[in-house]
Amino acid sequence: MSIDSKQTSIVADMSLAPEGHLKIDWVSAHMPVLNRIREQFERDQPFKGLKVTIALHLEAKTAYLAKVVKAGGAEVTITGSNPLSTQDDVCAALVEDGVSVFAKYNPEPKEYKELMIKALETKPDLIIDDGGDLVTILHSERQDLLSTIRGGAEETTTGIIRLKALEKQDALQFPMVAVNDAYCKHLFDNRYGTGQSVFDGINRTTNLVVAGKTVVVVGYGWCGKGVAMRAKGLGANVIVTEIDAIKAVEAYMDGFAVMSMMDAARAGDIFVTVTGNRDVIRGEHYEVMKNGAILSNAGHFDIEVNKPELAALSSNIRTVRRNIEEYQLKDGRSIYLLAEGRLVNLAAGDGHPAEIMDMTFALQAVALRYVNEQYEAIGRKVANVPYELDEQVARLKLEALGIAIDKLSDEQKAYLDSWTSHE
Ligand SMILES: NC(=O)c1ccc[n+]([C@@H]2O[C@H](COP(=O)([O-])OP(=O)(O)OC[C@H]3O[C@@H](n4cnc5c(N)ncnc54)[C@H](O)[C@@H]3O)[C@@H](O)[C@H]2O)c1
Ligand SMILES: N[C@@H](CCSC[C@H]1O[C@@H](n2cnc3c(=O)[nH]cnc32)[C@H](O)[C@@H]1O)C(=O)O
Repeated sequence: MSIDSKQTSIVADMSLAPEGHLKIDWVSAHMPVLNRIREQFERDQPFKGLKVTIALHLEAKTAYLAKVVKAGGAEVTITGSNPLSTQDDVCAALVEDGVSVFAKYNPEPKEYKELMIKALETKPDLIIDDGGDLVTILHSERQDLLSTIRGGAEETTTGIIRLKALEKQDALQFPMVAVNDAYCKHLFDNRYGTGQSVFDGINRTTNLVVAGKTVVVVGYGWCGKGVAMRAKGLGANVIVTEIDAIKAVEAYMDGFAVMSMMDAARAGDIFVTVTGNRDVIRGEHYEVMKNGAILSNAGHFDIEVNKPELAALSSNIRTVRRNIEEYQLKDGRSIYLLAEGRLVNLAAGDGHPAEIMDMTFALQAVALRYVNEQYEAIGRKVANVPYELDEQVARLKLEALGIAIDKLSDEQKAYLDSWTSHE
């Protein structure tokens, strides 16, 4: 581990910086919307004199977001949001770019938390969180760090569920903007981003064929829809499992087989959990799985696939390839778990494509500006990204793609606003 000269960063190895710079340059060339926001920030300096702490999967797209927030005048500190998704070369490059970094790949659980706390000890005015990790620390063991915080923005579905639980108890201490709930986030990031990056992670890790296999998608929310769609495109037979009757009907109408997890467990070759829940694949399911079944998670924590119950059925566990653990069951079968049951697209891949994170992180950037300007008016609440900002991101995306769309005429507007015109 190396500490930079001003002791404002903790990263694994500063000599990796050149590779990190190349990675950041590559993604920033494919993030036109965020580049436009960067120009606005350079001009307006919305964060001048403010400190911002970010906890996100610390790879190249995230690094570019940190640089954009810095370009807006902020002093930026960053930490990871998953022990296996931090890329050490990107961390080193960010330090050279003047961002304080407290992160390294695969730290011990205790150190992972300590790094996160160090990032908060800079006493930020604003935060960007992923899954509510920073918010949880600030509302539990480190309430002493709450006083400087004006507000923040949350990246993902599970984080917003947690924030709403805090808000309901009247315990949330500052406004948080629910970036995941913006259309330009979940419609594209959760669906097309997860759909593509999950198979990027699975395919590069296993080097096995998907066509002809049976892929079981556990949960048919925004992520599940994307994963099922891409599994079908790769030639798999797709089974969906759900606990929500409406989503189950939707999966059926979308052309997928829908069944209980117990039945799916018998049929599946590759399993992907995307529920944000716990124990969705567990002991009773392992009992009936095929020899050689492959398990992966792209939801939230590494508890969607119950690892202790899998270990209890096993006589031996060994790493057979980077990011693949073979659980050798006492009855002679083997079940393979990818990336220790952590997010397969980030722990065993590079995460979502740059063009997808372009929209997500453009929203993060404008949401941070919004909460800084409106934190007093919003109060201690979970706030939506205002529709105009969501639409602005979509318009910038269309502009970058060179796509024009139509405008309503005055007659059309009047017609749509009226309840009497029937012609
Ligand atoms: N890997 C990534 O890059 C990535 C991207 C976006 C979101 N996420 C995370 O993925 C998870 C899902 O996100 P989403 O936006 O799709 O959420 P969502 O709420 O739209 O969907 C979750 C679905 O899981 C279903 N579900 C819950 N428990 C289940 C169970 N036991 N069996 C079967 N289905 C069950 C729910 O009914 C729901 O339809 C969240 O934890 C989110 O934070 C991950
Ligand atoms: N703390 C959790 C976080 C779940 S993250 C889920 C979020 O990751 C985000 N994400 C997906 N790919 C990338 C990426 O490449 N860079 C940064 N964030 C990403 C995505 O927007 C999604 O909402 C954990 O233990 O892993």
